[in-house]
Amino acid sequence: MNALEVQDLVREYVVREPGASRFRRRRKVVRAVDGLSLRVAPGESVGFIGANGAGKSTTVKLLTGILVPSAGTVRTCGLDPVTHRRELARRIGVVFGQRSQLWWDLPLSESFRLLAAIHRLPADVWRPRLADLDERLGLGEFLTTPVRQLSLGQRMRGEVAAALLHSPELLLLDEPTIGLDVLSSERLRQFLRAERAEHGTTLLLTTHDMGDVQRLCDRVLVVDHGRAAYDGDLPGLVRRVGARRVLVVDLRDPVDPGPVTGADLLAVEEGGYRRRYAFSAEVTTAAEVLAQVSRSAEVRDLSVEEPDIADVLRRLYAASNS
Ligand SMILES: Nc1ncnc2c1ncn2[C@@H]1O[C@H](COP(=O)(O)OP(=O)(O)OP(=O)(O)O)[C@@H](O)[C@H]1O
Repeated sequence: MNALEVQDLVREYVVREPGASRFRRRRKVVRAVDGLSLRVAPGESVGFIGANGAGKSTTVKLLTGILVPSAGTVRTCGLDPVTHRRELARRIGVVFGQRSQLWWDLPLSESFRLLAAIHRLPADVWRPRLADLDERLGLGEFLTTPVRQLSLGQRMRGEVAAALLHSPELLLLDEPTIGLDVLSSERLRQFLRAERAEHGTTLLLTTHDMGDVQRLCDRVLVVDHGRAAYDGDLPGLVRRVGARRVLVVDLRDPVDPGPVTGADLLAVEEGGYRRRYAFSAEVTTAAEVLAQVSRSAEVRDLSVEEPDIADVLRRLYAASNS
């Protein structure tokens, strides 16, 4: 049985046209999801990406039964999420980066107690589970703090723990790292990777952050106007759109190593000590660019920057519209 099975899914919203008169309201139908089909096997980790308004959040809401499809079928953990919403709630966890499932005025620990009661988890199941989540997510320092007083990073750790308290087989995350600083995002990703490795949890996450996809996902699904535009791995997507990676080198001295075959010098920064070279995986490798630079300059430090999601999407959409 697939963790997710979606066939020819359609979801329309009826919206009022702006400026229409109060008496003769004109209505417009927006097709947020337009014939989407996808399958996700148990244990997979899928990055669900697309531009603003592409239909990601609507799809996640359809997968959880919050929204009813206009047409097509959805099976989440083998269940129809609309007719089996309660049963499904015991088998999936959901994190919406911008919406909370915690009780705002209560200490965080009380939310876990309430969730344990909702899921009917015996104390000898949820207490050790919470202790484990606490240890790995570092909740201890703010367990007694009312949720409304938590920082965004603390709250997100709380949200993720809440979504996983009942050890769901599938975790759906909508923008889990939105607004988090680099360290908090990295910590959350590390935790999710460990959770998946230990429990075989299936992950589906929507994100605008390439770091989430790189660190967490072995598959990428791109949605464009509610339709699948790409399904495969990240290197394949980057190759397909011809997006370029960037090798950043910090030099011992601000010298010009001269032209580098297969790469373009994008910028010289930090008074000549830092140089940025863009290259395409089709043409050369980071190691080859580095070797060429090293021939005439001493490299002190280096990093490779992946293309960002916005750039990849722009290229993919441009290619499919041409
Ligand atoms: N409740 C709603 N009523 C009317 N239209 C909606 C509603 N929710 C979403 N839409 C429209 O449906 C389309 C898809 O929106 P959705 O929020 O699913 O996209 P998204 O890919 O999640 O975007 P984002 O990255 O901005 O969160 C958009 O055109 C949006 O304006």
